[in-house]
Amino acid sequence: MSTIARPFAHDGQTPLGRIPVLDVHPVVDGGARPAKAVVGEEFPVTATVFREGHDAVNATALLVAPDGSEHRTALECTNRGLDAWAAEVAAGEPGTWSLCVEGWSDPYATWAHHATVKVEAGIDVELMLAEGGIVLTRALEAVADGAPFVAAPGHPTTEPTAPSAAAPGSPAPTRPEALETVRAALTALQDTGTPAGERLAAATSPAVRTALARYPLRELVTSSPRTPLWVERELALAGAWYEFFPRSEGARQDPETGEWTSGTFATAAERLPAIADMGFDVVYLTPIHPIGSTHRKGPNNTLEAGPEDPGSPYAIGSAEGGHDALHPDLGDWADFDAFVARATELGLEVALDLALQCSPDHPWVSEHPEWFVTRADGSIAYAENPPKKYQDIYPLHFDTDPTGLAAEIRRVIGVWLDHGIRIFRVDNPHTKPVELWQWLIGDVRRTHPETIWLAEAFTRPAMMHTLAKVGFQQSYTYYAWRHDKEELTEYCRELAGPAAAYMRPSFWPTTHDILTPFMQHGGETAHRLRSALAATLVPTYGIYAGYEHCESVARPGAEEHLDNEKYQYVDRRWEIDGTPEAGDRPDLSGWLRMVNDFRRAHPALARLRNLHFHETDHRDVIAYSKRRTLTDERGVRTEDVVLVVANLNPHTTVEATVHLDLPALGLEPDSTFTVHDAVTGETWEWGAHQYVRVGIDSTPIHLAQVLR
Ligand SMILES: O=P(O)(O)O[C@H]1O[C@H](CO)[C@@H](O[C@H]2O[C@H](CO)[C@@H](O)[C@H](O)[C@H]2O)[C@H](O)[C@H]1O
Repeated sequence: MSTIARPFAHDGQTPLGRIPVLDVHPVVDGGARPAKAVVGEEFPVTATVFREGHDAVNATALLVAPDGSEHRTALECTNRGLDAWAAEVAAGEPGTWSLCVEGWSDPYATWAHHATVKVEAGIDVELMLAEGGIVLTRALEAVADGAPFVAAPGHPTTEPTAPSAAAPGSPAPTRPEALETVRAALTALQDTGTPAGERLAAATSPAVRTALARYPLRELVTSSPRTPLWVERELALAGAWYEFFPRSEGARQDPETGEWTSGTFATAAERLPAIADMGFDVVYLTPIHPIGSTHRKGPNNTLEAGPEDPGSPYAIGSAEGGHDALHPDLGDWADFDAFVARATELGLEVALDLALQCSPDHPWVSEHPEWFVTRADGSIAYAENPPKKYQDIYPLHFDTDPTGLAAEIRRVIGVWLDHGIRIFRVDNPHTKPVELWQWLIGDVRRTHPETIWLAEAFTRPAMMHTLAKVGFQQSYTYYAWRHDKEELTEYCRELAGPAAAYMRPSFWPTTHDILTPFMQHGGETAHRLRSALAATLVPTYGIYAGYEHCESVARPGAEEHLDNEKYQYVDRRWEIDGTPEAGDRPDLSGWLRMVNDFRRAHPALARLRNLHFHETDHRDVIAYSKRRTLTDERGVRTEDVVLVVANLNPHTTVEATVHLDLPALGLEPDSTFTVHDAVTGETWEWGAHQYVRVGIDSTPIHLAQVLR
């Protein structure tokens, strides 16, 4: 909307305003849903901005903070022919912000351009200089009263912005300095004793342009609609996750009787130091609630459980309670709280599984039959996620009593929030109504905005994207099934492209449900490769316990682990790792520590939108980089640049030439540069067309820092 009232009728159209501002990004579903960023995350704002005639137009990104404060960043015209404008911006605190782009008429730039042309040609010289006096007098008022523009992240405050271009590299002037500069220019301009050329030069000097880039004189300001932007904590975008089944951690089998004793929160807590030591940020627990006995599953997904079989933890609910209760074998609330406290002490956050489904023994089944669909014969159909069948659980039906059920789910979430849980991994959210998630996440966000929701929605793109748009901070992805260079490149480009405005991918090489043939047959090399790729292609990745040991034997006919701990206890005997007793059992804990250390040392890896692929001449060799500019408290800027080169074939060593896009690494074309590889610990001199040898007889991947 224009700041001045326009008298024009619109015949049902939305008024355009005085200066057209179109195609603004990031805007999600026309502004109906929020774009997302984490605190300090650099993201591009782009728009098409133009005007009639030949006067100068300019554009500004406006971010409005939750407290109403306004933060403006100059957009730069990136393609004059297409009237395309862009800037990198960042928001400084968590909360709901809004975003818009302002297009405006730039009288100083208009005058400076016309005056330069005419004075040089000797046309209307005094008239042009007199008009310059009027413009600079008005500009003085703007400098005195206007809010300063902020620096775009990674750019000096005075980055050129056409047409009121500031002098490149000049320091950002304070308001008194800018006032002094413009005042002096005005005095010089009006000094009729000086040659016209000098008067003009004084009024169009780099210093004046710099001052007016920071405190611009703006007219006909026209704003695009304000659209929402959720600014969230860093972990919403970047983190390393470790999944385990608490009951397996510390589970022991009696060698005499074969009977198992369940692990507990206390024994599971004993595993936490090792997880923290490997550098993970989040420990994700599969469900910890009472498990039903009706239709309980036995080992390897069999439909008959023995009396000692613990059942799938996803078959939630028994006489001992449902989603707000703890499995008694694991301990009581004091034990759970102690587990969370220990994790916190070690710098780990606990993520809880939220699986909205019920064992036939769940209290909701008898207390709220209306929350389930009863068939003609009086039975309730079991749940499915075709082709998978979950004979031990009933799905919830959300349409008979939607508000009652939603209120109960909200109450359950409140129980976990009260016990310190701020991350939920949501099981199969795509089998529940999207509007439920939109309401639930929004409602929780009002009181606990730091809460993070990860959608386990391995489904079609429309649903995955919509879940992200309505609030899920993170989404599982198809990464586990993307192995070739082409498919990985295409998929990651898609994830790091416009969708990054609302959907944040989480990459998992395996999970308790997923063990692809690639991982079954790729051995230790595949495990090293796929964890390092996951950890560096996107900011959030995770592994499932046992990855350290390269557990990869599949149940015949299934793409998941044999003797899966979904149905039985697994004692991994962590205590023998590193001892002769472990024999030749792989131990990737050191590898994962190295990978996570590399992530922590390189903030460029904590960003998604900065992913850049480079050409290679081998079908199995992939190369990509991430680059990020960081500014410390003193305003000193540094660049973090990471380059990854990997052989995607875990069965052979290959040689290739990598054709590096040096400007994307912040380097001059054809320059040579130093890289330090975290995997080998070696340092090399590399160039634009670099020979590499990667594979099973050395390392499948180089994780390199690009040094200036
Ligand atoms: O359906 P997905 O493949 O996305 O897997 C998730 O949801 C499943 C249902 O909750 C869950 O499946 C496991 O629990 C079921 C209920 O107890 C059981 O019938 C299945 O055999 C078992 O795999 C899966 O673990 C979860 O990640």
